[in-house]
Amino acid sequence: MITNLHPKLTNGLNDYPEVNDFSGGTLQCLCESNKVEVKIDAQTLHNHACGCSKCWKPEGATFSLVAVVPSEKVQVIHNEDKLAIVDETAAIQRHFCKECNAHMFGRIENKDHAFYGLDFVHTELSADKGWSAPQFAAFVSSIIETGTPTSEMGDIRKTLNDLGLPTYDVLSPELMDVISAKAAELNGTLKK
Ligand SMILES: N[C@@H](CCC(=O)N[C@@H](CSCO)C(=O)NCC(=O)O)C(=O)O
Repeated sequence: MITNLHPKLTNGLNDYPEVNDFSGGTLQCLCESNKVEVKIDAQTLHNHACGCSKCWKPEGATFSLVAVVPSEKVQVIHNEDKLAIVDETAAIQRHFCKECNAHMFGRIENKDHAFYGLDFVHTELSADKGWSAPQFAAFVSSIIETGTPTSEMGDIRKTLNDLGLPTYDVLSPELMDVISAKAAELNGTLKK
């Protein structure tokens, strides 16, 4: 297996010493100076490896590591003027640093979206230890869209499974249920 899944997955999940009462920390962009800083006043949820083409990945990585946190707990505290939105038409408005390209947070502005109220963040941009560990791998088949040969997919899924990350080609069943429940709520068919 030569594929670089993600530098933070090289040592298994040892780079994610999740701490039970962890209450947040600060993300910093990759600039040498005048870093964009984002303060998060909560533990993250649903941390996962994401193979989609839109989520930010460090140089050379096949997967992104991305988690969610309530938007109200996310605050830009330094150099906000360096941020811009990758794609204003996307469901997730990814705010990235115009100098180093790191995505600092992704916000959902559509109130009818199942994940409205949550921001997507990459806790590898934080020096603080205790963030939630990745729990699954999502959008795995999507890595083919960014150049992974189909012949490598079996090995990649096995490596992720061996790390303890179940693999899905969309999001986890739990999150897909949330998406479908929102759709049912909007069309009036939701039963609890
Ligand atoms: N095959 C596509 C999938 C893109 C996609 O749907 N990405 C998800 C990932 S979010 C984090 O797991 C998504 O919800 N995107 C919404 C958005 O980007 O606004 C591809 O690879 O591009």
